[in-house]
Amino acid sequence: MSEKNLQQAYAEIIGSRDDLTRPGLVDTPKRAAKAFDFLTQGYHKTVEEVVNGALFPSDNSEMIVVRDIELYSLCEHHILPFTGKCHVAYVPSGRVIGLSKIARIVDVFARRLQIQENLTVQIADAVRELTDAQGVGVIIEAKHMCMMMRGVEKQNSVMKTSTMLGSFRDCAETRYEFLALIGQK
Ligand SMILES: Nc1nc2c(ncn2[C@@H]2O[C@H](COP(=O)(O)OP(=O)(O)OP(=O)(O)O)[C@@H](O)[C@H]2O)c(=O)[nH]1
Ligand SMILES: [Zn+2]
Repeated sequence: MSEKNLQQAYAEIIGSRDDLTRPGLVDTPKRAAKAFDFLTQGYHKTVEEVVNGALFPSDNSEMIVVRDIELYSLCEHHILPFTGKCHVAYVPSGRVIGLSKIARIVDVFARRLQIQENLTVQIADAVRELTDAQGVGVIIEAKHMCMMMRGVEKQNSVMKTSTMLGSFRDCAETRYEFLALIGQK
């Protein structure tokens, strides 16, 4: 959908509730379209693009963990935000990935319409494919606005999802090490 059509769609939605000609709202369809474009920018990006070849040979075969990566996504059911933290770990086999690129991979998938379970799997699969790691673990903890601002209106529940691949799935010790490193054991 073009930027113009997106603005038109917002104008219809807002116009169904309020006076679109009042000063505070005149530019809102334009702003909202721009914001929506930003929040869904992941559709215009690929993992290959954001990683930009930042894979480096390494003999390290110990667990690498990037914890507490902030996460902002939109739930695909209500188009309301869910926000929280993502923890990503992998055990390399010959190459490591540029540190910032892990957070960029999280954003490629988070900046789309999502459910938390699928987001978790997509991040884990991408890290595995890129690094050919022995194992990958991803945990996401998030609060969903669609459960807080509306619907069941629960303010304190947190959804936790995990995907464990390779050695993280097969070996309890590896999994425990991951949980310990992110302070969850
Ligand atoms: N599993 C999962 N469910 C989600 C996620 N985000 C939102 N939901 C849920 O999607 C469900 C949609 O249920 P519906 O009954 O179709 O929609 P609804 O009438 O708006 O549901 P309520 O939120 O219960 O009012 C709700 O239970 C939401 O809490 C997510 O990331 N994962
Ligand atoms: Zn929702």
